[in-house]
Amino acid sequence: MPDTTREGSRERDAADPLREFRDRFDIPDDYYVDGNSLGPISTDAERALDRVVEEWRTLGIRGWTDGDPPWFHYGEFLGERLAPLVGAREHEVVAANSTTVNIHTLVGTFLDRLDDPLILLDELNFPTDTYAVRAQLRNRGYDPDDHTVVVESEDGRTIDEAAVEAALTDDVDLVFLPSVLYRSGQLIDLEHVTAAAHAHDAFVGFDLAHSVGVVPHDLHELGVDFAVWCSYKYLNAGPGAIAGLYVHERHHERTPALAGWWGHEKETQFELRDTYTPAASAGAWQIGTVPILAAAPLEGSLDVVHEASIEAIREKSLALTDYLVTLVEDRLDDDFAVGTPRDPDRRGGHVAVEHPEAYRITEALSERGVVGDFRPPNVVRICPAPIYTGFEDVYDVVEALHDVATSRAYESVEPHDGSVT
Ligand SMILES: Cc1ncc(COP(=O)(O)O)c(C=O)c1O
Ligand SMILES: Nc1ccccc1C(=O)C[C@H](N)C(=O)O
Repeated sequence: MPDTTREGSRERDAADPLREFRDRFDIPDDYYVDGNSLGPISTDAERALDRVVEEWRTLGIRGWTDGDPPWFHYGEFLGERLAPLVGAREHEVVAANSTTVNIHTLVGTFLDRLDDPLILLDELNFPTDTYAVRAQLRNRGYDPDDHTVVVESEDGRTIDEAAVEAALTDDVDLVFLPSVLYRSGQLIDLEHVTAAAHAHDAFVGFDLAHSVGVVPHDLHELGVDFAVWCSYKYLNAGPGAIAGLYVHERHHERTPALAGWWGHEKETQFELRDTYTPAASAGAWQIGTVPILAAAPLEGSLDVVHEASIEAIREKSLALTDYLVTLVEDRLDDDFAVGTPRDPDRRGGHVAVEHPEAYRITEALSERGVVGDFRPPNVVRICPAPIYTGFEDVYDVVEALHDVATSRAYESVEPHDGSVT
């Protein structure tokens, strides 16, 4: 029987090798369990941002060549530092654009060489993924309804890899799925899906927004064709921070669908030729000028992640989410349910606590200094991000859930009006 006492949580905090990393963050609330939507600022991120502001002040235009590192290569520089987190070679990763734009350019790139394409998606993905894929099909004159297969969920929470495999006929050309479902927190088996897709001669890409920085990946080894992610969640790089992408090296000869001069071969980019020669690396999928101010915080926040190590982060993440699930089941009544798989191999970094009054409970928690978020129809998402969250925090969050539910404090909250949560 696991120890579910407060004393037990304190003992686990005392033994936690990552406990000191919290001091490097400014946490805006007493309990900030929303780092899977927007991670908090660290002194490291702020220092890198301050440095480029100072370079801008003192170097002006010369920052492109004389910044340290030079801004001209900043997307590639960050790509090299991101690569170990996703298990890629350095030239397979670049920091560029936003996640949605990266989906457009990468899905578009693979579509460009397909006739009568069929793309496999899932019904639980974050909507921007579906919007972008359908738009790319429309742009090529295809009716998206006829050119997508959408794998359904049996329980409304998870996607069964066997159902993905069953939907994978030889007609499917491209599989595009999330690594971790944004609502339930299910971690999809990337190895299984990649092998199944390749067995049917389909390409496979993943949206790693909810796993990068909390779950280690092995993209190159698995042979995944491409991936995208954002860096404002577990990578704590700030609101609207530059995103990341991976393209397996065997595809580096492809021409990016959304071409721009920043993806040009670097050596000749400033010759400003009329013909477009894409870089022979993932750098080719950059489009326009790297947004230095939205990129610098990632440099600092990656220092924190590398220092902590992704393996230690994953280990603590699983311990925290396991503890959270145990407490929810132990302390809360039957109106609550856990929508996240118990199997650690199928769990990302957050937990979906389901309740019919999830929205009002999330708001009432926030009034008590516990900031998670609500995802319709019935999920309170709780993300104990391992670099700055401890076991006693998790204990307190579940106590707050218990108080809000038993006191019915949530009943004084107005119903959901559809605004940002
Ligand atoms: C899986 C997933 N993809 C993409 C996004 C967002 O993409 P963007 O940063 O382009 O808004 C999110 C969250 O907003 C997400 O959870
Ligand atoms: N980018 C945002 C801007 C505003 C509010 C939320 C977001 C999110 O990232 C939501 C997140 N992707 C989610 O999994 O719900």
